[in-house]
Amino acid sequence: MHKELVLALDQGTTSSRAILFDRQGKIVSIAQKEFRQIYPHSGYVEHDPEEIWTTQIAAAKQVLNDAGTSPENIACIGITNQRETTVVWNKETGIPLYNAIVWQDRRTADYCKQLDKEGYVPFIRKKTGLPLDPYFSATKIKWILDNIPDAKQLAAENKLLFGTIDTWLVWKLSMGALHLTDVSNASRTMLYNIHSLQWDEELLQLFGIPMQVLPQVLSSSEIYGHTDNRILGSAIPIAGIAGDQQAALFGQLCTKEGMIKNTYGTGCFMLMNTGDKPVNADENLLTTIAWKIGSITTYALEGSIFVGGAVVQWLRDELGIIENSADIELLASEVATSEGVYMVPAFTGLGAPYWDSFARGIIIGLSRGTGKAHIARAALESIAYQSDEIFSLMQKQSGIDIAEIKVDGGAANNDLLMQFQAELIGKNIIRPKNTEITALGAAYLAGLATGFWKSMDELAAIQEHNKIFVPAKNVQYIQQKKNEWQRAVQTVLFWSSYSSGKTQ
Ligand SMILES: Nc1ncnc2c1ncn2[C@@H]1O[C@H](COP(=O)(O)OP(=O)(O)O)[C@@H](O)[C@H]1O
Ligand SMILES: O=P(O)(O)OC[C@H](O)CO
Repeated sequence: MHKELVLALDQGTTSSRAILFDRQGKIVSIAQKEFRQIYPHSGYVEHDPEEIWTTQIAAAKQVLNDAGTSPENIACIGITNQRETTVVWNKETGIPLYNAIVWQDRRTADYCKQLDKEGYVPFIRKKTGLPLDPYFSATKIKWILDNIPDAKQLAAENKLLFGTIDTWLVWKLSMGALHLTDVSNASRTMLYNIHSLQWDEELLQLFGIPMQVLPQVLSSSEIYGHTDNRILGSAIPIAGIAGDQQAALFGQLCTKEGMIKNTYGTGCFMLMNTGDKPVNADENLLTTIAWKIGSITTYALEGSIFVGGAVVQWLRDELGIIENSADIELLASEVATSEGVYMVPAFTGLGAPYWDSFARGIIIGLSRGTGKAHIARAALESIAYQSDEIFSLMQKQSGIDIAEIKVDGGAANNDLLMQFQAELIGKNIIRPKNTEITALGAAYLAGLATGFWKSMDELAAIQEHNKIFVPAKNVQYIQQKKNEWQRAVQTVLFWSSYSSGKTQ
């Protein structure tokens, strides 16, 4: 039988999505299930791994059902996932020892600070391309080993497994037969040497993590194995895996050196393809693996912003000034500017280019006339300012004059935000017709591995864009806004220097 569809599983920070794509890369059916965000203490963010699984598989079953198709019609599955989030489980029972510790979680900030004082930052960066930060999986695994009863004992008995979310999903889909990940996810653990393409023994020793808990690392596009036929009713090849930001870079077809994309999801992640050699990022950005296809490893420069669309959720859920995320556009449009109001949404610290785990957010520049609309506008603009800072660094560090930026993710649907982004960066912003680019990237990786799609040219021929945002505003005015934003950021850093003990 001719298999007509590819199933992408997109396991994000706030929801699990499943999407069926046809040969034209068009969405045939889509399902999304939200799950609980668990905040046990300030700075802690957890997910229930079982809920991640049940929402993900429910979404997969729903898309098959909604499309009225049988699992036999699915050529392959591509998986893409929130990265760094750490699950540790018992190999024999399959039961997690603890909740998943989410990438946003800051519980290991003090430990990172201690390693920093001991001079480990350059050592870690040289091997992994990463700054030393609680964001990455290594210190989260260590926290579980140190704090959860039996974890160390089980590890010593070779009964403990670690995985990022891709690994956890593949384990569940194969009913415990497969324990693996791809290079892009491995490169986010702070345990993987991005030059030798191996788990790094010295890093494992530093963090006290035994090699046997780690998954096998494979490429991003190959047949890893099949789903157990009890899961979806048929054994379907699992053939593509990439961390969500790398999948988006691929989905945007940023497959040549110098091509760049920004994804506006919960956080914002700007990635630039740097070809088959890692570009050494300075302390502000990070070097990561984009994907490996066949024997070729492609690298990227990345700027990770922790709070992007999440600031919109905050206005919705915590302040209640909008009902739905999309309502922010209308509210913010009620005023022509933020009238001197700036918001730095450092709710979980600041990521690139500041890497300050102790930073917390502010709204500054309030006057008696400040209203909801100004705050909404300042919140939206904060997403664009943060992205602009990353863009400038990328341009500088790569030495490439970047022509344009491709955008995707939930908040990229916001025209006001995209236009403001074009003004700040001074380049065209290109939004594709299909904003489910992350899932499409995972589908492409799987479809190329199984011959569903034959070549990159075939993929380029089916890609369509929806809108181009062109910068038009006065450069001087924009520069003034950027300077004011910088002052707001410096205020946040000053405040945090007291919390981190840098200032007494
Ligand atoms: N029209 C919009 N304007 C601004 N923000 C939006 C809009 N639509 C969605 N968002 C924000 O985008 C985020 C969801 O994007 P998505 O790509 O689904 O994120 P993730 O994959 O991180 O869960 C949420 O934080 C939401 O508040
Ligand atoms: O779930 P998203 O789309 O916000 O992505 C999370 C990132 O992968 C974290 O590094």
